[in-house]
Amino acid sequence: MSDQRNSTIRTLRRLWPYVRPHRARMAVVLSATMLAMLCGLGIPLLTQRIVDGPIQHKETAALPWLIIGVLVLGIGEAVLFYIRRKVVARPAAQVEARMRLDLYQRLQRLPVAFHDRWQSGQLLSRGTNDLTTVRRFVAFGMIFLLVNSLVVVVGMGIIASLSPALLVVSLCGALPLIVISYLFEAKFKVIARRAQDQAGDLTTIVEESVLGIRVLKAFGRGPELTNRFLAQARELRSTELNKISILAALWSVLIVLPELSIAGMLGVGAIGIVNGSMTVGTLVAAVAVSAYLRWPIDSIGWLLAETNMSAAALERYWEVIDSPVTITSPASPVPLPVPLRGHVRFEGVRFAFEDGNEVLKGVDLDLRPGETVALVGATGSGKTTLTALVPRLADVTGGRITIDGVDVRDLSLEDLRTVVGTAFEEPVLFSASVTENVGLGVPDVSESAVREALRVARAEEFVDALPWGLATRIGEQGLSLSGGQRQRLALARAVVGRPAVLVLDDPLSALDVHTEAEVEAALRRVLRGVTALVVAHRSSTVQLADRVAMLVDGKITAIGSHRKLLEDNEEYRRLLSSMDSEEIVEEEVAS
Ligand SMILES: Nc1ncnc2c1ncn2[C@@H]1O[C@H](COP(=O)(O)OP(=O)(O)OP(=O)(O)O)[C@@H](O)[C@H]1O
Repeated sequence: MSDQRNSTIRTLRRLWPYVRPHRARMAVVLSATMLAMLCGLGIPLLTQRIVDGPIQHKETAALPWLIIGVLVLGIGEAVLFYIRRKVVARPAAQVEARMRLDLYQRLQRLPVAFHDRWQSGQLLSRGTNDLTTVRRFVAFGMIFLLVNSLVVVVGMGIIASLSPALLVVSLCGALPLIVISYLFEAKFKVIARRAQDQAGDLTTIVEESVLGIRVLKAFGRGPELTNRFLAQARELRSTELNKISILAALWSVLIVLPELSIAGMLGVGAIGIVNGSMTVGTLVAAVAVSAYLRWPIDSIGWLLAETNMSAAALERYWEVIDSPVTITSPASPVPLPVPLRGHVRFEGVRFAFEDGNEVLKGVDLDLRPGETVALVGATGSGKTTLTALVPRLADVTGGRITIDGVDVRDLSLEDLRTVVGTAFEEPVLFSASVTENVGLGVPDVSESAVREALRVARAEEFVDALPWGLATRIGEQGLSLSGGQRQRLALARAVVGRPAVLVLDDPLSALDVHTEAEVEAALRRVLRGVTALVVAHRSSTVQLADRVAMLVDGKITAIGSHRKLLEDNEEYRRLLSSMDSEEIVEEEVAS
């Protein structure tokens, strides 16, 4: 359990660099809160003076000053709490915003392998729920845990100065409370973490069902997903209820113990007054201090719960922040060769996923400058994986890929991604204008460059016909475009920086005959003059290539022109026939 507590403290301590820039404000917050609580604690002492002075001696001369004193302390407490609230808002919001920015930036830098492994809902819930929990802790939990603990100590000190006997009674209530809180903390942390993870899973289900709404509707799978959602929500609910029942048990102890100690104080105090060892004012003051300490004491359990929830939230946050960014620029990158020819070589390239699944087992392939090579292979043979290695979306686990003789890992990532343009099978558009979508990889891209890329990708005409032309907002929150239009924009995005090398994951697959023809024409122009590796899922893509390379069992087993391979290679013919209908292949062989 002490290990767990140490880990909580370690996790919370890592928050300091975020809080540090706001330390002056946080010091003001802490002092204002402490002073406010001390004002509150001062009032029972003045009450004692009033009871033992003016009331006991029926002498009212000092009464107005004492009343003014109570008023000043009361108003002081209110003003200081107001200051606390006002001052704390900004640093807490800034800590949250800074942490969210760091998380976002980390997510951008983390390799694709990380994103393959993590559910996006888990990442979303870290950036939302968890950081809100942390903000609450910075603004409230952290301050009050410190201040309330101090106030309890000061309050106990006051009771001790009033009457040591009453302190003993008070401590009889407080000590079991500390033990119970200690035991509670460990148990609560585990359950708080479980609740946060389950909330992440629930977010994933919601996100997936929103993104896949068309598929779900088309296949009538809505009810099934609703059931999955319900099951996950039930799990979360039962964890939350469990959390509440632990808290409820703690609270009942927290409420009962101070009541018992006040009852004890009244008993001991009454005996003291009767035998003359205590004044009425002392008892009134001690009971008033005890009553004042009710909230600080009651809140400690709840604040510990908040602290544990924040520690669990932070742990989840650090899990992402601490994930290693494996794909980075080298310390001293090799400058790009000038002039760049775009000669790409795969030399004994191997690639294994983290689970040990080796997909590429020594790929040798030479792409001469300016030529287009189509990559074919059975589904799941590793074509997409191979193309992802060129712009370093993942790194080879053996061998190397060179561009004009330079290992891609020796180039800076910026240079590499300027040299290599990419387009994926699924053209992802962002909720932004056409210009922003096309110019994604080129900072401060000019309108003429975007237009040129659109022209090459044969997209200019339909973009001009959009309601606001280049400024039209497309993507999820904008105008929907057809599959062919999206693909052409993705091609324009790939060529806008005039890359010397293109890697394309079949832009023709998943298109209907009409749109395929449009994109094929676009592709023909895009491929002109660049070195390109194009994954081909159908023979129409293959026919755009100068040569075709066949990937079988993690190696290139044949390379040559489409026609030659069709004539000579039985396996190639079989592969193509599985891509398209057999007649087309037979027709081609016959012609
Ligand atoms: N993150 C991963 N971890 C482990 N194996 C993976 C991972 N991603 C993909 N694979 C496996 O690697 C193999 C190659 O996948 P890849 O997508 O490169 O094939 P492909 O040839 O492009 O397939 P397709 O033609 O269907 O698009 C597949 O068997 C796939 O199941």
